[in-house]
Amino acid sequence: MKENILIVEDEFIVANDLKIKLTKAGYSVCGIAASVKEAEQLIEKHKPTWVLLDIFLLNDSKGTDLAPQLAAKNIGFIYISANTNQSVLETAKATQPYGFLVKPFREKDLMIMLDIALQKHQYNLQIQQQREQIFRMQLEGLAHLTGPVNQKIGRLPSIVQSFIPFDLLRVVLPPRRDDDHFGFARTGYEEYQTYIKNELAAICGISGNDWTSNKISFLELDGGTISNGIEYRKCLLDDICEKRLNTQFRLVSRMSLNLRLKNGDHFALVFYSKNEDSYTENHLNLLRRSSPSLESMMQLLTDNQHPVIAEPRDQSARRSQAAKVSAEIPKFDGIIGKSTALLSVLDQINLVATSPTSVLITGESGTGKERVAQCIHKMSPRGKSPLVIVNCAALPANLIESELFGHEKGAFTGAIDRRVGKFEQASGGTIFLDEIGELPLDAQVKLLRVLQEMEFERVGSNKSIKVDVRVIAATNRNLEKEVSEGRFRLDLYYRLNVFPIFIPPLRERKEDIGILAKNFVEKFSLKTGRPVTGISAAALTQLKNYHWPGNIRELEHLIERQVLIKTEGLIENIALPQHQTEKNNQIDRQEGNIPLKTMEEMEADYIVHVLKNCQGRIGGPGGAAEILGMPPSTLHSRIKKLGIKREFSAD
Ligand SMILES: Nc1ncnc2c1ncn2[C@@H]1O[C@H](COP(=O)(O)OP(=O)(O)OP(=O)(O)O)[C@@H](O)[C@H]1O
Repeated sequence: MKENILIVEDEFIVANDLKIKLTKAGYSVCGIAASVKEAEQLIEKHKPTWVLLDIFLLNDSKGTDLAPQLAAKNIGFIYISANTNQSVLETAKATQPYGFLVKPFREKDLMIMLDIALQKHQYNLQIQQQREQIFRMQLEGLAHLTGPVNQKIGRLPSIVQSFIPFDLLRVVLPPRRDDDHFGFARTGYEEYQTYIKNELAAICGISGNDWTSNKISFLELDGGTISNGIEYRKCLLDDICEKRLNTQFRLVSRMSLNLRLKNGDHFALVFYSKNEDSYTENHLNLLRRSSPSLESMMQLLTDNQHPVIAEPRDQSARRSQAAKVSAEIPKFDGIIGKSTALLSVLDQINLVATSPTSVLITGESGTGKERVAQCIHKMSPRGKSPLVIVNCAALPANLIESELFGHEKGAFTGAIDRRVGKFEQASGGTIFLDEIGELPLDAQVKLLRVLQEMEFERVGSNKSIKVDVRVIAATNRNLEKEVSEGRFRLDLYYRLNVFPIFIPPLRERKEDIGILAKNFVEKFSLKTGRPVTGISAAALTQLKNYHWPGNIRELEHLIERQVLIKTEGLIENIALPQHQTEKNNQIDRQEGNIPLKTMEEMEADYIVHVLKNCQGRIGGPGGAAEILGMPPSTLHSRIKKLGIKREFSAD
């Protein structure tokens, strides 16, 4: 007998029909619930392994509200709903389902989706178990390391970070100990500022009594708590320590767990994050399941005769250590930055790289999607096999199939030779489908089939070719919106969106601008042989005040130009692109100030002008490519290279 499924659906006829189909296919259906409340009771009673979940249910309850409970219990679920408007899809997506079927659907589609979902769930559970085992082994290994205790405890944050993300971690030990508190604040990738004893209280200006009562509140806590969003803000109202920590570190969510040493004394782990809704029951459950390892690690560390960090430390040395943040993180080949937003992208890369899971990278043009894809590939076990990059926007409509899957000699006019397609070229490695949102609907159908079966035929052949390819896709479009407006297939979206990574625009991570700019100065002064030494503080402020529509690509090009103009010394004044606002240009024109533009800026302006006149159409008769006298694929790559925003082009 296959999985035990619960159907949560308020239309009885639909639910019953589903039950008949599932039973016929060999599944066991343990019940039908019409509301979230009924579902909760049936879950308690029958312990289903899977749930088919409608979104709008009886008594105004919603399937999306049941989803977090299912995730916490490791019960896989697929949505079945007739509603695909954007906000419903976004809420559904946030709950990380295994699939979404739009009613009415064919029996065959349901069975295929269930089959894929079951495989994926099984795989995820295995990975989760392996990861938990690694977590426990690393914790236990920590206590048994040789060397001073402060060195061992200093490795704790790096171990924990890959399993439970945090920006500040507090370890609260029984108050009578000399070393009754550690804090670790994240300052970079695998870089932490360590606080011992009451240092954290001191930098936040918290008095001794308030600090002690805050620590005791965690030690007396029963079990674990998660405080995201409003819950976290409520904690700030009646606890001055929490408020000060929040101000100092700009935190927005918290999770804590109380654990016990052998002698009955309690200790607590308190995690804080700068990201909203960072913590889930899954995190807390992982900690609970790992509590024997956490307790024995803490036991061995606290059994030590010496206070944990005994020697008075040189504050200035410690400060300079924290300030020394290398620009490039060797593990993430060429990715630069240390903003919280970028660090959480790096954590996700680290998490997904070693598995064969499909990844969907989203973000504005120039934010580094391709860079991230390359990094995932290099860090994966396929790193030495090929990474084949396909720019879906530049594929000529009539040749998409042959580009992706290849063709036989004579398959169509012009097919003078056999051609190996991109999927075959990527065999054993990774295929990066860039600009996936630009793929026409009929090509999406074919791609979906290949992604499901990893099997295809070359155009003009009926012999199936099987490949083993990892898929990474990227887009700067809002795919949920594309789905709701019928331009992107929902089933393909779910197939690709197994592990989503969003890269925030540069204007939302201004902390990275300085470090990136300095790095680009170094790179281009080396490349051109011009001894440009850096950027002045005033110029840096200029950069930080600009809104970077072309993101990192725009910053890189801008610095390259500055190095060419400046030729040596410090860049003190930066000529920022004039197309920042139409208003600026109008004023300039009125006042007779003709802004000095580079050739590239003028080219970009001209392409935008032509695109506007063609309503953004690139290909076809009267399209921008024809007017500019270049093939559409060349125009697409010029648009990309010059950082022209997508909104100017429609195809
Ligand atoms: N974190 C980073 N550190 C250093 N360089 C970066 C970083 N992110 C991006 N870059 C550089 O910025 C440029 C643009 O990056 P990339 O091509 O990966 O962006 P993209 O999001 O794929 O753009 P598009 O959507 O237009 O395809 C590249 O030269 C890349 O090397």
